[in-house]
Amino acid sequence: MRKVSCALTIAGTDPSGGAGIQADLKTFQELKSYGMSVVTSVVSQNTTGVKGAHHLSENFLLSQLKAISEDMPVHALKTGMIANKSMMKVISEWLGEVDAPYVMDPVMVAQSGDPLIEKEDQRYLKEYLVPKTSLVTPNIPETEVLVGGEIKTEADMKEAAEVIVRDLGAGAALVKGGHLNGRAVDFLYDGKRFYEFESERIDSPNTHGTGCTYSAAITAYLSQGHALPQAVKEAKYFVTEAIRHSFHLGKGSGPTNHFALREEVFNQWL
Ligand SMILES: Nc1ncnc2c1ncn2[C@@H]1O[C@H](COP(=O)(O)OP(=O)(O)O)[C@@H](O)[C@H]1O
Ligand SMILES: Cc1ncc(COP(=O)(O)O)c(N)n1
Repeated sequence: MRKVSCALTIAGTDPSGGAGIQADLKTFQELKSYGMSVVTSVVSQNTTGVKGAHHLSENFLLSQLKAISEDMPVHALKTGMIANKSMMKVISEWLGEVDAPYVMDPVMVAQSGDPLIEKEDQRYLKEYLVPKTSLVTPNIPETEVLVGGEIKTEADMKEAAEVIVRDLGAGAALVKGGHLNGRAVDFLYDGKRFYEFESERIDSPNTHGTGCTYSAAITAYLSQGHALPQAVKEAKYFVTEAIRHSFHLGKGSGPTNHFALREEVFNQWL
């Protein structure tokens, strides 16, 4: 029987297709993992911003989670937007039912600046979920919320990654430097050593969904059994090419190109 690697995302939606569940499923598919999804919130948004959000009830969230764990294999999972404390609690308790690497993208605001999580509930990400992760992938503003201090330099990023693992109990931390000036560098700390992942900064306004796409790619590679540093290395390449070949769609920050690695795309656009 053919074996397939199964990856699950637990996140909010993006009808414009660049971020959230939609970006995650496209990424899983592109990287040849079988994609599954549990919706936390149905979000009305596009490239210009968030218009509204409908948060699912705790019971219905749990019903979806159980539908997966009672029936389907999960080889790796990620979480994205989790809008409030009660949903975080449900997911935290349900995580006891799965034995798979867990990647948390601690989504707080959309690229447009609109909040995706209730501010007073941000701290519960730390309490309920961070200690259960294999990896947390904060950008700079999210790192500042998690560690409670300003991040201005690459040295600050490394120090914060250490704090997230040592003091907050994450399995590993990948602090992403997309919001700093200069090279696009991310630092991974796995409790033992640092790894650095660098790419040139691509001059593109189309970065809607980069964080979702990156963490989904890491999850896909983990579902296939790659070790964490290798999974991040390959995912960094994937997200960099997705930004390089991004689409000028919509009136705001356009989406990345989830099929940028396909040979025909290179032939067509390089
Ligand atoms: N303009 C860019 N050129 C190249 N890489 C980028 C660019 N912007 C972001 N990245 C990379 O995309 C990934 C997502 O980063 P970041 O923007 O920090 O996260 P988020 O989307 O969660 O805000 C990181 O690997 C970051 O280094
Ligand atoms: C449902 C949902 N989840 C996450 C993001 C953040 O996207 P980005 O990767 O651009 O920070 C988003 N805009 N919508």
